[in-house]
Amino acid sequence: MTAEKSTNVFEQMLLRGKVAVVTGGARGLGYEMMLALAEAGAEIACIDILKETAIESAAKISKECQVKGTGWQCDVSDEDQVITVFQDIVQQHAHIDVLVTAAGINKNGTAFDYTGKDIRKIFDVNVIGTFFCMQQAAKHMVKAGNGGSIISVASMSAHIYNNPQIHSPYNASKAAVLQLSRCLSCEWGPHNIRVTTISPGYFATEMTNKLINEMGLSVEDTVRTWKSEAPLGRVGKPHELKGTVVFLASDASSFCTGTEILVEGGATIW
Ligand SMILES: NC(=O)c1ccc[n+]([C@@H]2O[C@H](COP(=O)([O-])OP(=O)(O)OC[C@H]3O[C@@H](n4cnc5c(N)ncnc54)[C@H](O)[C@@H]3O)[C@@H](O)[C@H]2O)c1
Ligand SMILES: OC[C@@H](O)C(O)[C@H](O)CO
Repeated sequence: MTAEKSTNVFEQMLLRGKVAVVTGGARGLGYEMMLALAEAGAEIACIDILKETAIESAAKISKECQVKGTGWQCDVSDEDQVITVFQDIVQQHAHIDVLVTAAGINKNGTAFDYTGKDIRKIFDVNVIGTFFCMQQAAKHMVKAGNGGSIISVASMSAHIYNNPQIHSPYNASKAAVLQLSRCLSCEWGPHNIRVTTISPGYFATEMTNKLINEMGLSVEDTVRTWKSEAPLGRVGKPHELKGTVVFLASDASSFCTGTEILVEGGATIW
């Protein structure tokens, strides 16, 4: 996973011969990023708590892109399940070269509404679940001795206070994901494992739809607010993450580590 000599840039972005694991790949942003990695030639392994959807999504992409694809049920916040699923993936695919940690949850609510159970669940999945997956992927990468690329999915919420929705614990969890990734880039740099972060802005997915419903707001009003806050004047389409994830997964970014790329239409600029 190091560009030893200068090659054609499109060659650098090819992932043929690589195996990419995507958590939360069953749907939403994780699905689109997994599709991009497969389009670039990688075998894919989809980890998700939704068993049937994980298997179906991996099978669909596998067929579409003519690459090996497998789907695995796993709750990323359960350490034993994570250890087992990474062992099973290595057994099926032989090695792991790329990990994208898109599994995440959110819950709308003011600080007075949030219970201990709510905040623990957010941190269990978003922070500790991300850590368990990074830890297992890195262990397998070190064992194989070929380096690798680990890409966490944080959020622009790691940097801002959202409007109109309120979910401070989620924002704190995403700031933790970002800092965790920066720290692990230092710890694992000597193994040639690069750790980077994609921080999306607003994208229409199940997660954002659920939040809008929880708030009792109309989709139109919420989206109007979001659009007005981004210089590009719109929300993102999930496929707009494809180029970024392939760049970070591939040799095209071989000198990037600890890097965060915001894909948010400029919404954090003000
Ligand atoms: N949609 C956005 O606007 C947006 C913006 C910034 C960041 N993000 C982040 O991007 C990631 C994907 O979000 P999305 O919008 O596609 O949401 P989504 O709810 O559509 O997808 C999340 C996926 O994670 C899976 N998942 C949830 N808990 C899990 C667990 N414990 N173990 C394994 N899998 C689990 C879900 O089943 C689902 O497939 C999340 O980390 C989210 O925080 C989303
Ligand atoms: O900041 C964007 C996202 O992290 C999140 O999905 C959004 O805040 C939804 O409320």
